[in-house]
This record gives sequence, structure tokens and C-alpha cells, in this order.
Amino acid sequence: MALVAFKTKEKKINEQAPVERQTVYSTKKCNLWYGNHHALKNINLDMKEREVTAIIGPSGCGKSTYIKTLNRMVDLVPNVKTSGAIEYRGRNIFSKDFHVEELRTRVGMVFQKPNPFPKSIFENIAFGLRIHGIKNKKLIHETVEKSLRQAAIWDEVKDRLHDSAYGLSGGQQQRLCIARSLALEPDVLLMDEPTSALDPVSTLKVEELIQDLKEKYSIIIVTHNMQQASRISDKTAFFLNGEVVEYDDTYTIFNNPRDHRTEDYITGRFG
Ligand SMILES: Nc1ncnc2c1ncn2[C@@H]1O[C@H](COP(=O)(O)OP(=O)(O)OP(=O)(O)O)[C@@H](O)[C@H]1O
Repeated sequence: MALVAFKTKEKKINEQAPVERQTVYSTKKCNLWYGNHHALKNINLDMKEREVTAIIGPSGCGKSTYIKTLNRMVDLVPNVKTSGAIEYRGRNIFSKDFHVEELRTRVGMVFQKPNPFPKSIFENIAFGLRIHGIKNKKLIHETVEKSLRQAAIWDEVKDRLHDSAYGLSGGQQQRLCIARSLALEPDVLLMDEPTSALDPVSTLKVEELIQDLKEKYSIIIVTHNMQQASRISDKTAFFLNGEVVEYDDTYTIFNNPRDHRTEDYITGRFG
């Protein structure tokens, strides 16, 4: 019996040929200041495509700042200064010839609180497509359905597509917002605490969705929830006071961290 079990395990390992993954984001010596406040300090991180990367750390350590830098949303804050480089697919997003509109089309973002437009469920998705120049009605209908299916909400809304998005539950609104991002076929999805406003059942649905989406997308998620990070991510970066203390496979971070500060944080000694 034992031998059979061993052979089965061995076969499984052989079947899992190593997957070649390209680097999607490479952050090099990146610093960010809000006025005089040094919020990101010498960040170096490489993130691979089709992986889920969790960003964890105590309040105020720079998690949101970091992911808002990845799509240059921090540009909207007055008196922000950056140094170093963040390369998206090999191109520095801070360089003048990298247009922010292009970056935001390739990199979608989902926020802590679901933020649907005050429009119908259908229009929440169709609107963005039209803004991006898609006029063909058939294509718009197809893309709306495809995105809602991808975001695992189609069955719940297919009979009420023209009702207001505000009539959906919080968890459904969040999946609608994910569908809205997916409609533009992004390469990367940034998620800033996407389940913190949701109940446990909706949280589980969004977590399952993230697991499905990583087959196709690279996902970077900020979370305060240690169990969530350990359940859904492949890599984890632990931030503290604007620095990356440790970045590794999620299994290693949660089972065998190198730095005592990581261990103290994940075991709840602070934060
Ligand atoms: N617009 C801003 N102007 C000035 N300082 C800011 C701004 N946004 C954030 N900060 C400061 O930068 C630091 C990092 O903030 P950030 O929001 O990135 O932390 P965080 O780890 O995401 O925190 P939380 O878990 O509480 O959301 C904090 O000291 C914060 O006060």
C-alpha cells in the first residue's frame, strides 16, 4: 500500500513541471515621500506573473502607498516625491514615455470598499468599455457577460442586469467591481483589502475567485488578515515602517520566517 501511495505522489510531482513565469513588476531601490514623510524606504521586490502576492504589515507601514504606486495613483496626492524605479514588464513606470493611461488599462485596481457607479449592473461594465472606445453593441454585451462570469457573479445578476448596482449586497458589489476591472482585460489586478468590508461568506467567495483568477492574472493584494494571506497567496511581503522586512514564499513566511520581526507580527505579538 505504502509503495502505491509513494508512486502516486512521485507521479504527481513529475507531472508538475516547473512553470516559467516572467517578472511582471520589478521594484528597484524605490523611495516615496509625502512632503517630508518618508513612507517607502528602499523597496526592492520582484513579482512574477500569474502569482498572488500578499502585502502584509501593521497599520501605517506603507502597504497601500506601495500598491498605489504600482499604478501611479499616488500621482494624485500633492507633494509626493519618488526615487528609484518600478519596472512593469521591463519599462520604468516613472519614465516620461510611460503614459499613465496605458498603465491603468494594464493594471486594474479593486478598493477596500466596493465602489460601483450609480448606474445599472450592465452599465457598470459597459460604461468603461465605451470610454475605451468600444462601440460595437454585440461586443459590449458579450464582454459584460464574460466579465460577470469570470467574476463568479453572472448567475446572481443575469436576470437583473438593468437594475441599479446599489441593490446588490456588499459582496456582490465587490465582485461587480472585480468584473468591471476584468472587462478591460488587465494584466495585473491590485487589490487593497478587498474583503475587509465583507461578511465571511462573501469573503470566501472573493477568495475563491482570486484563486481562479490567478490562472490568468497577476494579483497583488494588501490584507490585514493573516489567514487570508496564508490561504490565497503564493508570495508574501512583510512591510514595517516603510521597509520590506522579508519577502518569500508564503509557506516560508508563515512557517519559517528568517526575521524575528516577521515572526512577531504573524504570531500577533504586535500590529
Ligand atoms: N496622502 C497622504 N499624505 C500624507 N501622508 C500619507 C498619505 N497617505 C498615507 N500617508 C502616510 O504614509 C504612511 C503609510 O500609509 P499607508 O496608507 O500606505 O499605510 P498602510 O500600511 O496601508 O496602513 P493601513 O493598514 O492602516 O491602511 C502613514 O504614515 C500615513 O500616515
